[in-house]
Amino acid sequence: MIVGICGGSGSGKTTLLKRLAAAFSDKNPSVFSMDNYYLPIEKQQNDHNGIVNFDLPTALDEQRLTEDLRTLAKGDPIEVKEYHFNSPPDKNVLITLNSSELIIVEGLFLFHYEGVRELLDYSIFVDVDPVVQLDRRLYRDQETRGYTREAIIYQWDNHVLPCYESYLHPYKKDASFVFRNDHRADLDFNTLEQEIKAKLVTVSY
Ligand SMILES: Nc1ncnc2c1ncn2[C@@H]1O[C@H](COP(=O)(O)OP(=O)(O)OP(=O)(O)O)[C@@H](O)[C@H]1O
Ligand SMILES: O=C(CO)[C@H](O)[C@H](O)COP(=O)(O)O
Repeated sequence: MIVGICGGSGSGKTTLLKRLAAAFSDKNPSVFSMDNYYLPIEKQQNDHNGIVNFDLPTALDEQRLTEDLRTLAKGDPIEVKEYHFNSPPDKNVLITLNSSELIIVEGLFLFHYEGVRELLDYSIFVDVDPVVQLDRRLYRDQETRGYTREAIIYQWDNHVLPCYESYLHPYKKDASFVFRNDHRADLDFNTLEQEIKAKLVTVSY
C-alpha cells in the first residue's frame, strides 16, 4: 500500500511521515521524500528576475520518481540519492530502499504528478495556517540555508504561494484525509492511524 503525504512548504509533511513510520514500525515501512528527485541546479528554471524557482513541477525528475514508486509497488528495491539542499549532487549518498507492504512518501507535487497520484492508495493533505508555514520557512532558511529574510519573503511571494495555489490546493478536496497540523494534530493523528490500519487490511501487493 502506498501512502502519499502532500502539503505546502513547512506544513509538516516530513514530521508526519516520521510519526507514521514510528506508529507502523512493525511493518518496517519504506519511507522516502520526493525531494530526492530534485534535478541539478543547471536544469532549474529562473523567474523573470533571474532567481531560481524550485517550486515548479519541472524542478524534479517526475519520470524517475514515478518509475521508482512503481518498482517499490511491485515489491522490488530502488536506489535513490538522498537530497540535501546545501550539498553538491555528487556528495549526496546513494541508498538502497527495500519495498514493504507499507510505502510512505512525502512531497509537494505528489498529487499533481498524475502518474504518481494514480499509484497512491491513500492520500494525506497536511493543512496548516500559511502564517505558521512562513514562520517555519523563515526559521529553516535562515538557520540551515543562510538566506536573508528579504530573499525568503521574495521566494515565498513569488514562488511558494503561487505553487501552492496552482499545484497543491486544487488537490486538497480529493485527498483521502486532510490532516490539520495545529492544536488538532494529535486528534487527527489517532483517526489517521486507524484509517490506515483499516486500509492496510484491504490493500496488499
Ligand atoms: N504539529 C506541529 N507542531 C509544531 N511544530 C511542528 C509541527 N509539525 C511540524 N512542525 C515543525 O515545523 C517545521 C516544518 O516541518 P516539516 O519539516 O515536517 O515540514 P515539511 O512540510 O516537510 O517542510 P520542509 O520540507 O520545509 O521541512 C519543523 O521544524 C517541524 O519540527
Ligand atoms: O526549498 C525548496 C526546495 O528545497 C522549495 O522552495 C520548496 O518550497 C520546498 O518545499 P518543502 O518546504 O516542502 O521542502
